[in-house]
Amino acid sequence: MKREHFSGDPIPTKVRPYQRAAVIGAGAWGTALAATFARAGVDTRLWGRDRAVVDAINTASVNTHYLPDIPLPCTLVATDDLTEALKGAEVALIVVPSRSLRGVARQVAAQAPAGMTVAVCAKGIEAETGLLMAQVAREELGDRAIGCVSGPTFAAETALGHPTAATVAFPFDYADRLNPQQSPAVRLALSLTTESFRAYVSDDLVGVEIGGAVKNVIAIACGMMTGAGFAENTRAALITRGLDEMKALAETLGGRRETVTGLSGIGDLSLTCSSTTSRNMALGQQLGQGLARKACFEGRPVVVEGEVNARSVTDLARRLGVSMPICETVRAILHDGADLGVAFADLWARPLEAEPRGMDVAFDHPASDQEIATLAERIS
Ligand SMILES: NC(=O)C1=CN([C@@H]2O[C@H](COP(=O)(O)OP(=O)(O)OC[C@H]3O[C@@H](n4cnc5c(N)ncnc54)[C@H](OP(=O)(O)O)[C@@H]3O)[C@@H](O)[C@H]2O)C=CC1
Ligand SMILES: O=C(CO)COP(=O)(O)O
Repeated sequence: MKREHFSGDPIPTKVRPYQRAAVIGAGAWGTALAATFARAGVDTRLWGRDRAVVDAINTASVNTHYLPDIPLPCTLVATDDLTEALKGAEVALIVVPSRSLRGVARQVAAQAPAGMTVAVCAKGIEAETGLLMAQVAREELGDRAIGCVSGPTFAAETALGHPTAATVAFPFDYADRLNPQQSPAVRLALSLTTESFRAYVSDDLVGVEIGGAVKNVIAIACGMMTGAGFAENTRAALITRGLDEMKALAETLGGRRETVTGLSGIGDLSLTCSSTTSRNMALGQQLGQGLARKACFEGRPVVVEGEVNARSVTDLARRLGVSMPICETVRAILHDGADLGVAFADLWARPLEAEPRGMDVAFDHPASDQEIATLAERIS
């Protein structure tokens, strides 16, 4: 398929896009990314373990389970054979939930062509190790270019061709700095570029990945307070203070502050905290309305990354001495049996602090226990 060029794109024309890609994971986001590659003219194999999904993509160009009614490019080929998916691939995107990433990366490692670039697209932190997704992939896939794709991207909208932007992040080594046109980040960004999908390049892999992991936890908090009947003031406060938590964790791990203000940080945080299209926001909202966890999503199994990651994010933050009170509140409610109303009332009644962090002031909140209990009642 002919590759089109897009005016105004500052990526130098000398860049050689990838010719052959594998997308590992045929859920909503894997399918949307595979469709994006295919639309950009990249020869793409989408691997899924569910034979019915694979057959539907190959025969009817639709992922009946994860993106029903959204037409996919007819050039997109799906397979349930991992060897076939990876054969000749210059780049692979791994797009499975964070808790499955290590196992899938291990399977990929056994068959990956030498020199194949890998980008992880799961958003989270591994529970057992506290590692970011690209760090997990590195442990399994060894010495090759490993990065991520992240940003404010609801899969269905991307698959429908709505204008979407995301960040492609890889660490830039010496060779990449000398010749950025040949860097994996730039090549992958160009390979994903279509008239509606716009990719930005970053060398701050840690900063980008922390954004994706933390925003899901904050979205659960926003959903909880929305479900409990509160509105825009509360949501804006949670988004803004959530961004502060994201920034503190990213900077402590060596990420950059500016990255947090980009697509993978505030971009994804604001998207996910604004709509119940987000599974994280939707879970929070149902819990805030008083539903039991097992009744949420009408009992269907749904990937809600912020749920497991409330624990892994706060475990990591505690280890590093980073204060993340909103994430701690979500963790307490989801994992430690805290009452939702009491936990949020306690969050609001913490000692007052300075903004931004760093000024050495903290002073007691003047509310009485009775006043805090009254707020807790209102939230519940
Ligand atoms: N959906 C979105 O809008 C976006 C999602 N993401 C991130 O992408 C990741 C995946 O999410 P998403 O695609 O939405 O999830 P979905 O629930 O839509 O799909 C998950 C996919 O992963 C597969 N899978 C799960 N575990 C394994 C395993 N052990 N081995 C092989 N395949 C497995 C599932 O297969 P099966 O169907 O057989 O269970 C399914 O195809 C998450 O980290 C999410 O945060 C990022 C940006 C946007
Ligand atoms: O990461 C996403 C959008 O960028 C998808 O969000 P949810 O997982 O909450 O649906």
